[in-house]
Amino acid sequence: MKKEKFHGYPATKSYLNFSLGPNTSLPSLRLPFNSLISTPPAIHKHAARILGLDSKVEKSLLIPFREIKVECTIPKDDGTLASYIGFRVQHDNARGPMKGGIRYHPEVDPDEVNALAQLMTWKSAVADIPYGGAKGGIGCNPGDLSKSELERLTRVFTQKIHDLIGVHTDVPAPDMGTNAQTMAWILDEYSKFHGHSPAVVTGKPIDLGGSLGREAATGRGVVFATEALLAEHGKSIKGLTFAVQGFGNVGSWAAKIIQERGGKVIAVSDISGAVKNPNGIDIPELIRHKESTCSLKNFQGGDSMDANELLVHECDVLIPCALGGVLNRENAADVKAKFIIEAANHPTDPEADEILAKKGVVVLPDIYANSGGVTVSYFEWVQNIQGFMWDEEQVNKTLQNYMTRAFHNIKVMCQTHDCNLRMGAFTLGVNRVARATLLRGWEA
Ligand SMILES: NC(=O)C1=CN([C@@H]2O[C@H](COP(=O)(O)OP(=O)(O)OC[C@H]3O[C@@H](n4cnc5c(N)ncnc54)[C@H](OP(=O)(O)O)[C@@H]3O)[C@@H](O)[C@H]2O)C=CC1
Ligand SMILES: O=C(O)CCC(=O)C(=O)O
Repeated sequence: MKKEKFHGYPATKSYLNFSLGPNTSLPSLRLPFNSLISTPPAIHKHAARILGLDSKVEKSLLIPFREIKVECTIPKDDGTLASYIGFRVQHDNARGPMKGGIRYHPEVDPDEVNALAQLMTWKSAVADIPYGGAKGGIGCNPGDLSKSELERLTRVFTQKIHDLIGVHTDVPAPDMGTNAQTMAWILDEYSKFHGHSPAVVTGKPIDLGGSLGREAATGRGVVFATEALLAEHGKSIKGLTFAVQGFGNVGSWAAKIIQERGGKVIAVSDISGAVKNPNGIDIPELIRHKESTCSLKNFQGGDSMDANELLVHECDVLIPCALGGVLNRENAADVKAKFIIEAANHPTDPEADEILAKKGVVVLPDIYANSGGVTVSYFEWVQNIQGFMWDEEQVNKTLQNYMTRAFHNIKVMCQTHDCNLRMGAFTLGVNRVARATLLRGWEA
């Protein structure tokens, strides 16, 4: 039984029909905290306990609004058929339309998409943008598909989900293995059914209504977040050493901007391997090399290194910008960095989190550190709806304001609840979503 509220998108979890108990008043905010649980559901639960949420509200926040699984069969270039499974999990819409990327990767599975969708809910709330959370993906290796095969796959996926996404319902964006071109195909296919709708996806090409600054936004936001954290510790990017795992959209932009601000990027990796240079890698040169060879291999401006070794390389700041779970009990004890900036989603598993905390390593959590992407996606959506384009300076300046404000709000939660940055960010996000949920209420 659904109800329509707030500009036409359906109310969250209206199928859960329970009465509110005595603890379901707006959450109180003063309870001690010391634990380090960090898988998304577990940490969400812990944040809910800290906030004193009623267990039924907590349960409601955990259950996804809708899980979509579709079969996508396409003809390959050689005429044979290939079938893939596409997912879209819409986690929560209490604060606004659901928002999140679409990932093309062989390891995409329903559990992962589910966890990532939930992270998007808290991330949008931490950034204080009027969105809920969603995530999608197709289990495929985009590197094995031609451009026309990728286009067919994206169009078939869009045909299967077009009725369930929309400007005020669920707005996809790029993630690992997808980019502005992928969004252009989704926009085109969606528009065949619903008329021209640029705001149905973000991270689009500029020519189709994309925002200036969106391509760099996640990496730029990572740098703003890093600056905010380092300032707390009396440090700045200038003169510090950085190791960056992943050299795609997020990693390459983060590395480039760090270097522009005087940081020394001494190690970078991708799937093909890693490169190191204790004097600092020339990042624009490495970007040119990667663009021309699609790999970091044979780069002349440094020595090659085992990709796994990058995570335990001597450096001040480690920035994982690739897959989830890369920091785990196998390698956490060997990490040398003093700061970890989670540019990737969920790069640190719970055991690693605990080991790193014992070592005194400061971890800046994903739901804040990489929120620059979804924040500028929001600016793109606003520009599309307004029909008015911002200049890049306005985008970057407004992003910096959002990142600085969010860091301050996380610190307030850390002080209020005597907790680390991850739990500070989760209590901030969960609290905002809980407030919106409770204010909207449940109808019988
Ligand atoms: N794009 C965005 O706006 C946002 C992305 N994120 C997160 O950031 C992370 C990166 O996303 P994005 O940059 O968009 O993705 P891309 O697909 O653009 O880049 C991913 C990079 O990771 C590398 N990589 C993959 N596996 C490994 C590995 N085992 N070791 C080292 N490098 C590896 C890839 O190597 P290769 O180049 O060789 O393929 C590639 O360089 C993801 O976790 C994503 O969810 C979070 C917020 C927003
Ligand atoms: O830009 C967006 O809407 C979402 C980006 C994303 O998927 C993420 O932040 O993990």
